[in-house]
Amino acid sequence: MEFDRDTIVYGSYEMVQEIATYLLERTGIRPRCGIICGSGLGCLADQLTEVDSFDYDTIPHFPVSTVAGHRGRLVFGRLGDVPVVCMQGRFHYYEGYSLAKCSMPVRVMRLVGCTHLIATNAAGAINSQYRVGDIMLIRDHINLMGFAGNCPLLGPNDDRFGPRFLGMAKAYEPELLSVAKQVAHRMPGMDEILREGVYCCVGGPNFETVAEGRLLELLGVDAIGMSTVHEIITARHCGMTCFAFSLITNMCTMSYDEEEEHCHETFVDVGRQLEGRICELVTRVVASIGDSEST
Ligand SMILES: O=P(O)(O)O[C@H]1O[C@H](CO)[C@@H](O)[C@H]1O
Ligand code: HPA
Repeated sequence: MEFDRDTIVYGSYEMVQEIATYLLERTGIRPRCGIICGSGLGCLADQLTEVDSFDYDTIPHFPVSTVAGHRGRLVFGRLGDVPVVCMQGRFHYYEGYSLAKCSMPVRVMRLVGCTHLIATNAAGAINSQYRVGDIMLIRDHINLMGFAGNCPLLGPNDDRFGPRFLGMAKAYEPELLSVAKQVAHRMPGMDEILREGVYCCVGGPNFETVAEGRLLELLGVDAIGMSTVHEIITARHCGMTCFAFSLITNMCTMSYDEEEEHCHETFVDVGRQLEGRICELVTRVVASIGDSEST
């Protein structure tokens, strides 16, 4: 099979290394954990101290963010005591980037020293028990785009990143999931909004039809979005430990009698309303990563 290297495969090891070197020469922070801020969740990066930030359009070979609620910069700093790097804005397939290009920054995170990835996103609930404003810890995902032959790891494999074939049975580290549940349990009001479920990524940018929503429910999907899965695959490929959660910003339209109320700007507002709790949850999970690495 012929691959168009420009559009399907993106980010040779040398290119990613060049980006990592560019960044490390301009910041003294040596991050242990990479954080990807989802739609409306850029507040996470605003919690950092000792910040060095880089607009995406100033970083060599970096794509640019084109979606509202994704500011478009990479922020190095400390979250509590732990050195981290945040993507304040991610890349989506529907913006016209290949999945490899969307998740190339995860490899940059790895080469600047991150051992862990925390991915966050805004998602629609398929599970009818969920409510807008819930936080769903991702236990597992369904790589629907992968079923159709699209994957960030398409093309020749570079063993310096990771193996040709990789297991995904524990893509979301059970230990971190359990830490997140424990820390959330100690936060006031979190028990009522905390869920644990299966995320599925679609290509977008259109939202789902009623028939598609019902199909995804049958498949065991709890929440749906247009990101995260390819980032987690890329992170696992290069040996990173992963944790992710979705902020439920809307209920998916599951019946023809319902009015569809999907509006990206409203989703971003849901993120703003929950930002205090989300920042606290991430800060506490990152602190536990810092503790586990120092012991
Ligand atoms: O996954 P994040 O980046 O949070 O964004 C979510 O919000 C957008 C739809 O409103 C889509 O891009 C979807 O994936
Ligand atoms: N569907 C797909 N992606 C989304 C949704 C949704 O309902 N909400 C936020 N991102």
